[in-house]
Amino acid sequence: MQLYEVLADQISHQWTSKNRPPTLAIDNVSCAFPAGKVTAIVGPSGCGKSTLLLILRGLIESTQGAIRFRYTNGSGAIVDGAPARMATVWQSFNLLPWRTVLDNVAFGLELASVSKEERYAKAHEAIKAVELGGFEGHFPSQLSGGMRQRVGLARGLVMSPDILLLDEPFGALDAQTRVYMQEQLAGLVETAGKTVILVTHSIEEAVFLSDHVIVMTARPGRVAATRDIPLPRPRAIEVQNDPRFSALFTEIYDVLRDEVVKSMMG
Ligand SMILES: Nc1ncnc2c1ncn2[C@@H]1O[C@H](COP(=O)(O)OP(=O)(O)OP(=O)(O)O)[C@@H](O)[C@H]1O
Repeated sequence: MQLYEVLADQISHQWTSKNRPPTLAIDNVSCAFPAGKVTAIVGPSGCGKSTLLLILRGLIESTQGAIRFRYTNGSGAIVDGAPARMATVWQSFNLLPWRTVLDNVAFGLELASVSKEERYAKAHEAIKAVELGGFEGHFPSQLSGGMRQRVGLARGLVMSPDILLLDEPFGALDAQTRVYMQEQLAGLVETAGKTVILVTHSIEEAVFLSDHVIVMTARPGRVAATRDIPLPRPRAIEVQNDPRFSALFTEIYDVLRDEVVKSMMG
């Protein structure tokens, strides 16, 4: 598996729609998402985090700037090249209600015309990785919110993505389930060694899960600060008691607080 680095180079994006004035969502954003590491993006509501994620995912084109992907080839040289697979886990679980857990998880592989035998084998593996073994035949309506989110995560993992993008993946969960899911995700990303890009509103979540944090300004989103998170791995939730955790939290909060105030002023 190749490990991809992602570089955003002077990205700006202006949304235009018929009945609304144009909105400059992000402005001249340059940042790096290192290979095999978890990078979190935090910023005030409406600062363009999801817009940036859509651009990174290739679902929309930025109005300015470029995204570059780089990996280390067999002879050790760093070369440009698009990743074969990217997967996104969204906050809204987007599960298909008429499909079982197994068929929801296998859905992406089905769209990619993977044989039934192979997609079910991979789906079973992903379901096991998110600890949902035994629930393969259940329908989404029979699952709790946390379980549905784990199905969402399994749906991303089953694609064996080179890059995994997570947009507020635990935003809809209650506090306890959220902590549990964060611990599960920390374990998964540590073993998978993928390039992960996480958008979150939660500074705790960003510090707990990531190796680097990018703090964005109020809209139009620019990079206000970047911080490395040198906390040891593997991480369990107890790391939040580490004085380095509180110091990093405070440092990021200090930057974010000013931006949140600006965004509330409109
Ligand atoms: N499809 C769209 N059409 C027009 N404007 C949009 C569209 N999507 C987002 N915007 C606008 O772009 C700006 C940035 O939105 P975006 O969803 O990227 O921010 P965000 O930081 O992810 O917000 P939140 O934290 O609240 O989820 C907002 O002003 C939003 O209204």
